[in-house]
Order: sequence, then structure tokens, then C-alpha cells
Amino acid sequence: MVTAKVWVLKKHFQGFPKPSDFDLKKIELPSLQHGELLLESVFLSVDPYMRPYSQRDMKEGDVMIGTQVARIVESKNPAFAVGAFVVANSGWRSHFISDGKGLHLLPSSWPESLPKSLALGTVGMPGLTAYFGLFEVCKMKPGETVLVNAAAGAVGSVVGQLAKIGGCKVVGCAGSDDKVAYLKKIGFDEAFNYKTVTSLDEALSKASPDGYDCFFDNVGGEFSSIAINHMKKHGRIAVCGAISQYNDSVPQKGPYVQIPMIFKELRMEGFIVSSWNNRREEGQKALLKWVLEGKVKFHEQVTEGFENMPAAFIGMLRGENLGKAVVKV
Ligand SMILES: NC(=O)C1=CN([C@@H]2O[C@H](COP(=O)(O)OP(=O)(O)OC[C@H]3O[C@@H](n4cnc5c(N)ncnc54)[C@H](OP(=O)(O)O)[C@@H]3O)[C@@H](O)[C@H]2O)C=CC1
Ligand SMILES: O=C(O)CCC[C@H](O)\C=C/C=C/C=C/C(=O)C/C=C\CCCCCO
Repeated sequence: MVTAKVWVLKKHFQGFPKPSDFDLKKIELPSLQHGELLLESVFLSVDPYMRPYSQRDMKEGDVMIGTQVARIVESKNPAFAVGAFVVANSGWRSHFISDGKGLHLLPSSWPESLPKSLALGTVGMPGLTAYFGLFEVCKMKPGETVLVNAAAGAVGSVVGQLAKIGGCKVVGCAGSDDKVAYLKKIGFDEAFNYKTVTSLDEALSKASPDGYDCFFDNVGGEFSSIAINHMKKHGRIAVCGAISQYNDSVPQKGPYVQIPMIFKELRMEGFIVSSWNNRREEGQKALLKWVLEGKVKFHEQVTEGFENMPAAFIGMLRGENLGKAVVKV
């Protein structure tokens, strides 16, 4: 019998999640039935969506939602061999049983030299978010100017690099000087610390006096209300996320965006990466190629130990991560 450790949501979050909102439990896993496989999590992802989705999809006592890279330990399913690695969507669990549905084997071309945790970040859901958000929602064109916030994060850092590959000028903002330095290191044309600039308006004008063709919005809130006024005519806004709002007990009331939307005939389109699940392999293949060619750099914020999942999750929400936040079991 295998004893799995799981993190459950003890209490729904009020404002920022607290360690006391989580509970670590042990579950005895049964023996495998025909067609089942036993997996052990090797890397687990902590992502911003978990904060709003927990409110929408979970009840207290549920195992925290989330994805992981897991190794197959035992298999009674001929489609999955022991020792293979998959991406699963099985929540914050150290070990779990699956019938094989919803498991994505890591591409056979995955080189040993590349951390498998990238399947949760640059070559996984966040990277695919950047890929499809840029190519299918922003529809960026060479020579255009792209703005991205939370730019040093899992999604934002890929957005900026893909926009450079796409022949665009790229402006990014992040919440620390170290992150700004990282943005410049990976090729952003302009980058600023939104927490320390005296005026967001001035920073956006200085970074691109002619304005922006594409705005890849990860943050929402006040930043977006200001950035929209810096859009060029017929600009496109990909509403990817609103992390500035996730931890608010009371939603912020920002200035309205409708007037510049109409006046500049902007297109603002929200999207969820799962809409392109049928093109996952196309995206992963392209991202893996760019990573191996060194055209897309990556940085991971690795927290050691399954017991530190809540701390890693809270730290990411507080901006303590540079690049994709993952937990190494
Ligand atoms: N639509 C979709 O399908 C998807 C949407 N998303 C969204 O993309 C965004 C980025 O996700 P991801 O790359 O995984 O996360 P990150 O790796 O970027 O980590 C979150 C970052 O958000 C920034 N942040 C946190 N709070 C605030 C705030 N109040 N104001 C401004 N910035 C803040 C912090 O960076 P900083 O130092 O810059 O403050 C923090 O590091 C999120 O909004 C997420 O919900 C992600 C995946 C899929
Ligand atoms: O089980 C699930 O659906 C979660 C699967 C996550 C997965 O890896 C794929 C998609 C992730 C999407 C992330 C979206 C965002 O981060 C946007 C977050 C919030 C937008 C507002 C949500 C409001 C809910 O009430």
C-alpha cells in the first residue's frame, strides 16, 4: 500500500491565502485495478488561476487543484510504461492513481538535459498561453510594439521572447529591479519596475512614445486602465489574467475603459488557453524548438519539498518568483 500526502483547502481564502487555509493529509492508496497506473509527483505547479478557481470550483476539504509532472511507478495500463513521465492535472498530491485519462506523456523528443519541470512552465500551460495569446489573440505582426505586464513571470517572460522572435519591439514591466534586469537580459527592448516609477503614464510613454499595437494583459486593474490610453488605433488587447484582482476581498473599482475602447476602435479579447487544447502538440513542439535553439530562455523559481507547497503558492502570488514557480518534491 502506498501512502499519498495531499494538500486540502481547509478554509476558503479571504484576501491573500494564509498557511492556515491549507491542511496536509495522508491517504492510503488502494492496489491497482486493471487499466490503472500509480504515479508519483516529481514537480508540482503553483499558478495564479488556483486562487480564483478555488473560489469557483472547490469546496472546503477538497484537494487543491493543480498540475504536475509525475513518474509512472506501477502500471496495469498497456498504454503507459513504468518509468515514463506525464503531465497530469491531479492536484496537490505526492502520489495518485489514474486510469490514464487526462495524462499527457512528455514528448519523446524531450532531451535529458532539459528539466522536466519546463513541461509545467515555458513548454507547458504558461508557455502555450503566451504562444496562443500572442499568435491567435494579439495577432502580432513584425514591426509592431508589444506591451506585457507581469513580464518576468511564467507567461510574461515567454510573451516577450516570442514577440522578439516575431520581429516586434517589446516593453515589459515587473515588480522588482532584479526582474527588470532579467527582462533586459532576455531581450526586452524596454522594461520598468511598475512599483517604483513615479508615473505609470510617463513610464509607458517613455518606453514607447508612439504607443502600443498589442497589450498582453496579465494583471488587470489600474495598470490596464492606464495602459489602454497608450494603445495605437486598431490596437489589440489580449486579456490573459487579472492577478491584481485575485486576492482582493472587495473588487477594485477602476476608471472605465469603454471610452478609449470606442474612440480607438480597440479589440479587447479575453481567452483561456484550454481553447487550443487540440493544438497543444503544435505549440509544445514550437516552444521546445525555440528553447533548444536558445531563442527562448527560461528561469524557474524552484521550492524544495512537498510540505512547502502553500509557501510556494503564497510566494508566487506575492511576486517572490522570477519565472515559473514550481515545487520539487
Ligand atoms: N488566460 C489563460 O489561459 C491563462 C491566464 N494566466 C494568467 O496570466 C497571469 C500570469 O500568470 P503566470 O505567468 O502563471 O504567473 P507569474 O509567474 O507571472 O506569477 C505571478 C506574478 O504576478 C505579479 N503580480 C502579483 N500580484 C500583482 C499585482 N497586484 N499587481 C501586479 N502584478 C502582480 C507578480 O510579479 P511582479 O513582480 O511583476 O509583480 C507575480 O510574480 C495571471 O493573471 C494568470 O491568471 C495564466 C495562465 C493561463
Ligand atoms: O481544472 C482546471 O480547469 C484548471 C486547469 C488549469 C490548466 O492548467 C489550464 C488552464 C489554465 C487557465 C488559467 C486561467 C487564468 O489564469 C485566468 C484566471 C482567472 C480568470 C478569472 C477566473 C474567474 C473565476 O471565477
